[in-house]
Amino acid sequence: MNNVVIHINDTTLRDGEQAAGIAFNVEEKIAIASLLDSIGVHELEVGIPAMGHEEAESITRIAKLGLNAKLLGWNRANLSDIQASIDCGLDRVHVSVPVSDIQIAAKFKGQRQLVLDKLRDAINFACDRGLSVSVGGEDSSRADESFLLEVAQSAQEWGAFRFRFCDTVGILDPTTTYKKVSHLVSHLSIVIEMHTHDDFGMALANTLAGVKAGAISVNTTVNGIGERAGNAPLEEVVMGLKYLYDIPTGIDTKRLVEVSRLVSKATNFPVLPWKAIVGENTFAHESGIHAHGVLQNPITYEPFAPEDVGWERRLVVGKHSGRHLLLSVLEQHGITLGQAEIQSVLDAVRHQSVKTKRSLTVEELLSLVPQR
Ligand SMILES: CC(=O)SCCNC(=O)CCNC(=O)[C@H](O)C(C)(C)COP(=O)(O)OP(=O)(O)OC[C@H]1O[C@@H](n2cnc3c(N)ncnc32)[C@H](O)[C@@H]1OP(=O)(O)O
Ligand SMILES: O=C(O)CCC(=O)C(=O)O
Repeated sequence: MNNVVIHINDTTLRDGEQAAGIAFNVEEKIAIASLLDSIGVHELEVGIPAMGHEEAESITRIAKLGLNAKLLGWNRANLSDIQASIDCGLDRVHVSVPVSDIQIAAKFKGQRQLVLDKLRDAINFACDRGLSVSVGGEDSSRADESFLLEVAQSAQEWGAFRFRFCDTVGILDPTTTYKKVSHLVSHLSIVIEMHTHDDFGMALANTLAGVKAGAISVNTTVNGIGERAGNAPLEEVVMGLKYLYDIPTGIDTKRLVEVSRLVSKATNFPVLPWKAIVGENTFAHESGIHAHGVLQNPITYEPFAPEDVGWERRLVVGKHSGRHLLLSVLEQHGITLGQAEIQSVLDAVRHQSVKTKRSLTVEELLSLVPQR
């Protein structure tokens, strides 16, 4: 994996927004695009121009911002969709075609040839107008492998610069992903992009397996938002590449929490405290054994430093805390206790934590300390 450069194509503004109940307004789309650009995300799938109205307006306004990130519009294999992308000022388009027989039956009269015909027409239309064309195989994971390869090779031959492998309903595991993506990589010269869903909690693992297999572009969404169970989270992919595969992305990871907060606010959905990388508990330690370890050396219970993603470490006192953490917190407030006293404070902490069903504030803890 040495010297591999992985391209992050974030689709928060397209697949992310497709999550049921999420609808960004124009200003929110602009703010999210600008922040993602400023932390160094390489490419942004900014939306679906064919939707028209506010969607087209926000894409047009994003296109005028002069961002460093490349901008991509999502299209069906329809000439009118591609024209809508051009009208928004985009010069890079993504054309999606269904590739599994399940999808082809529902959308293209069960005719594989119609998939190829519509794709060829769409690519030709876009290329004739000077656009860069990326192609997506919707439901690649359930497609007949030889037809999937035929579509991808045809896309390459007709002028596409990239083929997106989509695990549309999130049914792959990393081993199967690796096999399927390796097969494509070995037969194509254009870039393969991973697009995974989290229906079985495999989105990150399958994205990384795809990278291991030779995909060099990946789709992400901030906080993992997206259709049904969501997509591979930007923050997890970037940190996974960095720490599990030693692949830097050039993205300013110190601002990942800031990005997560902006998107959470715009979606109106909170981030769960235990959400990997950006959840507020990711660097919080309450349990006695953990806190004791962290007080000696933080790497005992942290995979990387909180500052790396814009968090701070928090040591909180609650039901599971032990003497070492309690003594350390009290010491910071100039309080020293004897062994007998500390045990009785610990008992009181446990009782109060169960009663209030949370950890204690510092004031609550201090109120439990016997006055001298
Ligand atoms: C896996 C994915 O995430 S794919 C992306 C899905 N995203 C979205 O659907 C969000 C945005 N979508 C929309 O705003 C609307 O669905 C629009 C504007 C794209 C289309 O709206 P409508 O014209 O009302 O059609 P509707 O959504 O009901 O049906 C989809 C149509 O697209 C067709 N279609 C679906 N996929 C493709 C494709 N890849 N290429 C060409 N046509 C396609 C369907 O067969 C259907 O065609 P029909 O109207 O001739 O029967
Ligand atoms: O880009 C495509 O082809 C489809 C992408 C997608 O959202 C999916 O397959 O889940």
